[in-house]
Amino acid sequence: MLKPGLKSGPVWALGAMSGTSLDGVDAAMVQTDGETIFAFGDSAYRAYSPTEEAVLRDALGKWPGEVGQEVLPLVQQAHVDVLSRFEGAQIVGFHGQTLAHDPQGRGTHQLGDGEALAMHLGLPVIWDFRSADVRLGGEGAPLAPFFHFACAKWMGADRPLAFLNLGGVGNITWIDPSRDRPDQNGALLAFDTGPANAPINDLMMQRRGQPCDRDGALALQGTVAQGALELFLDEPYFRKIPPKSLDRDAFSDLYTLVHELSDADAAATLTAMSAAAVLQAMEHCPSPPERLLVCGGGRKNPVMMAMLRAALDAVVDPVEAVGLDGDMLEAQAFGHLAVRVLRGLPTSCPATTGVAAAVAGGTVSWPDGSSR
Ligand SMILES: Nc1ncnc2c1ncn2[C@@H]1O[C@H](COP(=O)(O)OP(=O)(O)OP(=O)(O)O)[C@@H](O)[C@H]1O
Ligand SMILES: CC(=O)N[C@H]1[C@@H]2OC[C@@H](O2)[C@@H](O)[C@@H]1O[C@H](C)C(=O)O
Repeated sequence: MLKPGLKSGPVWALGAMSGTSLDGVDAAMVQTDGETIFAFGDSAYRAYSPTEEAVLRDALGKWPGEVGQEVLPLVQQAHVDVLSRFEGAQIVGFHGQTLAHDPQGRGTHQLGDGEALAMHLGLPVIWDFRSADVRLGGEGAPLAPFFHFACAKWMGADRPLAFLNLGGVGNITWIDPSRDRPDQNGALLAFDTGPANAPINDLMMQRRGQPCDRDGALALQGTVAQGALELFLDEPYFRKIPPKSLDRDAFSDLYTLVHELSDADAAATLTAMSAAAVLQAMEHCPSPPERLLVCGGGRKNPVMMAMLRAALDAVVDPVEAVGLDGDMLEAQAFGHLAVRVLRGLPTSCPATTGVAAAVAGGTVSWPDGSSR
């Protein structure tokens, strides 16, 4: 039985997301009934230390049973550190750390123990958001689109628009805000665009021992290798009809294309590849979005943003232009989705993950140790 406050009406949900770029855990409060956003609240960030990041990097591609014993406690502690800073949360949406994603094969793996977290925090924790979708034939990603739909309503959008998340991987959500519900036919189309920051981060780590190309400073000094860019765009993924999703390192073979290049030219070329992948994505949208609202760390890379603006026939703005927080959108998304799971509302549908029918994924764990 749900407590009366959780059954209906707005709930303060605390969402936590640790993304594929392995930089740390974002956490943010959102007041929502799972459909309408009522308010946004506090947020916090807990960076992974270089040592922690190296441990996670080493665990990438691993499935349950293959992961070293030190990895789960690391992920749990990072979440406890950041989630303990909040007051007033009624439920928690806990994404976990994606280590591997192979929806047509072994499934999808988000490391994290929601049961332990619920007992520790004394709050209901909703987690394992992606598995049910994958079991039912979906991609299990992206899942933020149902939240993007709520954001479009929150900002009063009346024309088709798109949210673009530039994290480790990029994903886009095309939205027709005239529809009433996100799972209604024609309301959404969503899919992963291609690599975004992950290859740039990997390059920076290998060549410079730095976590990212801050402000695109290195890419700015380089020249894009057109030949490498064209070979990259030959990748069949770009012509595949969505929904479709990617593992963090799905295209890692293609980065041999930049091996011979100078550091600056390689950074410029990888940045251009991420932007070009977004241009390819436009072909799949039901109608060209007039406006692209960009969230995720890539929006802070001026070279990436300039390349997008040059390539796209759309207004390209960071989500801050409409009053949203581009660093916290995904954390807020998993707070919002947590309320949907709790209330049995769908979190994905054929147009967002390719799942056969709308599905409410996620496990609910209670502070007494029980789960459903
Ligand atoms: N000032 C900046 N200049 C260039 N790149 C930046 C800057 N700030 C952040 N980034 C990039 O953004 C990344 C973090 O993005 P974000 O937090 O959106 O990723 P994520 O949530 O881990 O990924 P995903 O959405 O794929 O799960 C950093 O690793 C870095 O590559
Ligand atoms: C399997 C997985 O964790 N996928 C992430 C990743 O990071 C970006 C992109 O690839 C997206 O598909 C997804 O995250 C966002 C939050 C989503 O599910 O909407």
